[in-house]
Amino acid sequence: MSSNDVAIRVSHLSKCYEIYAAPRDRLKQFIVPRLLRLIGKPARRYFREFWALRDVSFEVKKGETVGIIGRNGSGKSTLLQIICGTVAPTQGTVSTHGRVAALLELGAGFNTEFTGRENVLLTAAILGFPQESMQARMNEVLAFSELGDFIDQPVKTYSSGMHARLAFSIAIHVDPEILIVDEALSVGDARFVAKCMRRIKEIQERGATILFVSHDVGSVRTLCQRAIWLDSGKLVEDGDVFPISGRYMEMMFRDEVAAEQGQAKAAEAPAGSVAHSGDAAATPAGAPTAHGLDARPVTHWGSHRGVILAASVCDANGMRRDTIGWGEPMEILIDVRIPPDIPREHLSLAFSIKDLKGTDLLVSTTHDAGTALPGSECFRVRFRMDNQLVTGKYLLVAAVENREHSNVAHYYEYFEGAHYFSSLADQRFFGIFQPAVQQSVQEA
Ligand SMILES: Nc1ncnc2c1ncn2[C@@H]1O[C@H](COP(=O)(O)OP(=O)(O)OP(=O)(O)O)[C@@H](O)[C@H]1O
Repeated sequence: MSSNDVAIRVSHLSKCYEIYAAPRDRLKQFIVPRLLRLIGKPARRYFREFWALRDVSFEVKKGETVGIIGRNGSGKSTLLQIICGTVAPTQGTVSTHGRVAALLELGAGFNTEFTGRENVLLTAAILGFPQESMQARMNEVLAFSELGDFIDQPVKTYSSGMHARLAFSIAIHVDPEILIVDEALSVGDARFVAKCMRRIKEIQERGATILFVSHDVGSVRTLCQRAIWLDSGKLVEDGDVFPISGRYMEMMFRDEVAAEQGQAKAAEAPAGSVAHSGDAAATPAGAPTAHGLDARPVTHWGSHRGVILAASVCDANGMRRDTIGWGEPMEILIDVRIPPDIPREHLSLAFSIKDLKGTDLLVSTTHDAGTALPGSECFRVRFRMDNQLVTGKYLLVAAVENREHSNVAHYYEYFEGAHYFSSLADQRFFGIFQPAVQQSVQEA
């Protein structure tokens, strides 16, 4: 990559925090080593080192959108803070090329005694954005932030959501060349988050470089082409967003299962209550069976891998089809074998169809539709619909879930990529999903 193409260069970055067991150790650390040095004795330490980042290196090209993923405490915020210059690295260097607007930094930089309006101008000045241009955009900033009369109140009276709305509104109105967005966005309500995501896409289309940190893998997949996965301060993987976020989800799931097993042990649950969960990582990816289960899943996990025997996209006659025409009737067939240790009460079978970026285009579950499942060990569920997918490549996700807690599913098995298939339309559609639309005209 030529250095003209690089927006962010992170080179062998490490950050060590000093952890003190008690506040007085901090004072001791300040005084005692100096005294010991004076009398020629070797210094001793009163803190423990904690490396929040270790030897992290990557480059981000101008115009690229990169998602930073990793579990809590993996070093994402520390990395962003160092890139923004609000935290100094212990080792390594960071260089950025272009005006950086960061949500985390902007929000933190507010003077809480000043009003929202004053902070808009103050922040623009800090970022080197001309005051006259900011004045000219003030109404747009105010409208986007939806703060109303609060804009003339001191920022210390704002809720965290209002704080984030103002910060975001400034960030997108200073023509950032590099936009850094972190979880601060998640404090807004769903409608505001959707509005922000739309604006981030516009900034992306204008050619800005974006670093995006989120716990929500779905939005990372929707927005980013590339993902950087951090774990315990180290860079685990850097590359194509889809497979990396898939492996990340798999790892998170394994942790969840391990935690559940730990809890189960602690509660002395009867042996076998999570019979297959230990196999989650070890079981080989699904080999082809009856009407098919692709051997190359994007992700494949769950506490009872192997309960899905087959899952595929079929035509109206139940024949597996790798290509299906737009408007044609189609069926999703899922065959399962449910072992006796899976309770039937909240059992649900589900499928989703995703595009290759991983966005769910349609999802259906037997639980949500109220479809009763049989008590037998092996059965097949058939989902029927007309194909409304525009021309393109898609993948089928099949899942067997426990929906005891109706909003959160526990997955016995989640098979993302059970069948890769194409949809073919004989006309051009401009949307990403096209139902047959009835049109009518009425003369006034
Ligand atoms: N000022 C600090 N002093 C000591 N330790 C710190 C400090 N800031 C962060 N850490 C530690 O560094 C590690 C990385 O923190 P960081 O906030 O970067 O993680 P993160 O991936 O952003 O986490 P989350 O997803 O929970 O926001 C954590 O273990 C955290 O406790």
